[in-house]
Amino acid sequence: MKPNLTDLPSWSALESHAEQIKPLHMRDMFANDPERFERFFTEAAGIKLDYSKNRITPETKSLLTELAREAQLPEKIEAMFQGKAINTTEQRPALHIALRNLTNGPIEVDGSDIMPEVRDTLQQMDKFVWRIHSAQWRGFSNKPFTDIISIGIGGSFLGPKLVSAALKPYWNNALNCHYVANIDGSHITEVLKHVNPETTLFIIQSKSFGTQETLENTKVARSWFLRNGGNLETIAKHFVAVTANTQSAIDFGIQEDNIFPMWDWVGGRYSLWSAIGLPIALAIGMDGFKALLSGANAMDNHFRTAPLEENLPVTLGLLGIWYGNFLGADSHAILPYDHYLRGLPAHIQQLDMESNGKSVDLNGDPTDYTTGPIIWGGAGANGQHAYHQLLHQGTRLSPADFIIPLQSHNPVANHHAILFANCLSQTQALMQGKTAQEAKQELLDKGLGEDEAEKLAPHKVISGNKPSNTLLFDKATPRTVGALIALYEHKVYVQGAIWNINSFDQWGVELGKQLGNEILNKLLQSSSSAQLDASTEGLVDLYSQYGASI
Ligand SMILES: O=P(O)(O)OC[C@H]1O[C@](O)(CO)[C@@H](O)[C@@H]1O
Repeated sequence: MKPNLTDLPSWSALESHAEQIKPLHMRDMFANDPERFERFFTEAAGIKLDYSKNRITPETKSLLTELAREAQLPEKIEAMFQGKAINTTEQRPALHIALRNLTNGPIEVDGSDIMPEVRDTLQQMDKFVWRIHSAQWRGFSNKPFTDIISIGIGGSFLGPKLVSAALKPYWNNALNCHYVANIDGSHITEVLKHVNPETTLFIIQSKSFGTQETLENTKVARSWFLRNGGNLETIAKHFVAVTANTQSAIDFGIQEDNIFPMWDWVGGRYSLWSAIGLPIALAIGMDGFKALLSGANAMDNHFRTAPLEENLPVTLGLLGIWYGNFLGADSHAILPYDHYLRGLPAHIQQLDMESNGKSVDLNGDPTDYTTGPIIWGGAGANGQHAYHQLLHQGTRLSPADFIIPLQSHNPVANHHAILFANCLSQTQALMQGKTAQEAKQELLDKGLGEDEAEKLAPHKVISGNKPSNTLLFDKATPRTVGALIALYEHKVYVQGAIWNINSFDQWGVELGKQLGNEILNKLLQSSSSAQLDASTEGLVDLYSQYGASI
C-alpha cells in the first residue's frame, strides 16, 4: 500500500525545515543573496514568474521538489496526458489538454482516439462563427445579429466570461457579448432590457443540460423571444446549445443541428476550451480562439516536459503547499493588475475551490492534512484601497499572486507606469515591511515629539515577510491569456495530485441542490411533506407570509 502523504520522508523534513524558516525574514534573505531574483525566476509560454519574494531558501525548493517526486507527481502528470481515468469517482479521464492539442497526435479514451471529434467540433464552431460574422445566419426579421447572450452557470459561465472580457481589445465589435448565470430573476431581466429580440442569439451552455438555473433562465429567454416577435419556427435561428447531453437539449426544444457537443472527459471548470468557448469565438473570431488554444497548449507542453525545478505550474503548486501545509496559510489571493483580467479571481476561485475543496483522499480516507485554500482577490490597484490593509497588517497569512502585463492595450498618459509601480510597491511592502525603528524615525522626521512618535509607531509597523509571486507577460493577448489560465489549471492539478485527492469531481455541491428542490416544493406547494429543521422551517414560513405574496 502507498504510504500516506504525511508519512513521506520529505514531509517530515519539510516540517522540521519550516521551523527553521519561520524565524527568518525575507529582508535578510534578499540582503544575504544578491542572486535571489535570478535564482527564483522562471518563464514559459510567454509567462514570467518571479517567486523570489517567498519565504523559501534553495533547501525549501529542493525539499518541496522531493515531496513532489515522492508523491509521484511526474507519474500523475503523465497519467493525465495519457488519458488515464484520473477522475476516479466518475471513472473518467480529465482531458482538457486534448481540446488544445495542436499536434494532431492521437489521444485515446477507452481505446479510441478523441481528436477527430475535437477537430470536428472546432470546424463546426468555425463554420458557425463565420456564418454569424458574415451575416449568412440572421435573425427572424433578416437582420444580422448584434448581441449574443450566453446562458450558463459555474464552469459554463465563468471561463467564457473571463476570457471574453480579457480579450475585449480583440472583439470584432459587431457583436455584444452578454452573460446570464444567476437564477435571481434580476439578472436575466436586466440583460434582456438592453437587447432586441430580432438581433439576439442565445447560446445555452450546460454540460449536463440539467442545471436548474440554466434551464429556468432559458425558459424565460424563450418566452421573451416568443412574446416579442419570434415564433416556434424561428426559435432555431436564435437558440443554439452546447452540451454533452444532446437528447435533453433536443427534448427541451433545441434543434439538433444547433447543438455543439462536449464530452464527459472535460470538466465544467476546464471547459472554456471546448464549444463552451463559443461566446469567446464569436467575440474575437476563430483565429483569436485558436491563438487562445495555442497559448494553453504551449503551457501544456511545458508542464508535461519541463523539469520539476523549472516547471511553472509545479512551482506555483508547491509554493501553495508550502504555505498551506507547513506555514499555516488558509487562503490565497489572485490580484490581476489588468482591468481586462478582472474576472480572473472568480474563475480561479471556482477552478481551485471546486477542484481541491476535498477532505478525503483517493482511497476514501479522510486526509490528515489541509487541502485547497480559500481563493479570493480582485483587480489592482483598486484592492490596495480596500483589502490590502489586511495583507499588510492583519494577523492572517495570505500569499498572493500579482499578475501584470508589461504593456498596456491602452497606454493612457503615465497610467501603465503608475499601475506597474503600484503593483511592485505592494509586493515590496509585503516583503520588507517597516520596522518599529523605521516607523518611529519617520514620525520624528515629520516633527513629532519623542513621546508622540513612540506612541504612534506601533500602529505604523508593518511586519513584512508576507509572500507573493509576480506573474508577468507582454500583453493580455489570446496566447498569453490561454497560457495563464492553463498555468492555473495545472497548478490545481499539481496540488490535487500531491494531496492525493480527486480534483475533477464536485460531490459537495450536490447536497445543496437536493435540499434546494425539497425546499422549493415547500415554497411552491405548502402541502409538501419534507421534514425541515426548525431554522429552515421558520425561514420558509417567513417566505410564505411575506415573500410569496410580493
Ligand atoms: O454545465 P452544467 O452541467 O450546467 O453545470 C454547471 C456547473 O455546475 C457545477 O456542476 C456545480 O454545480 C459545476 O461543476 C458546473 O460547471
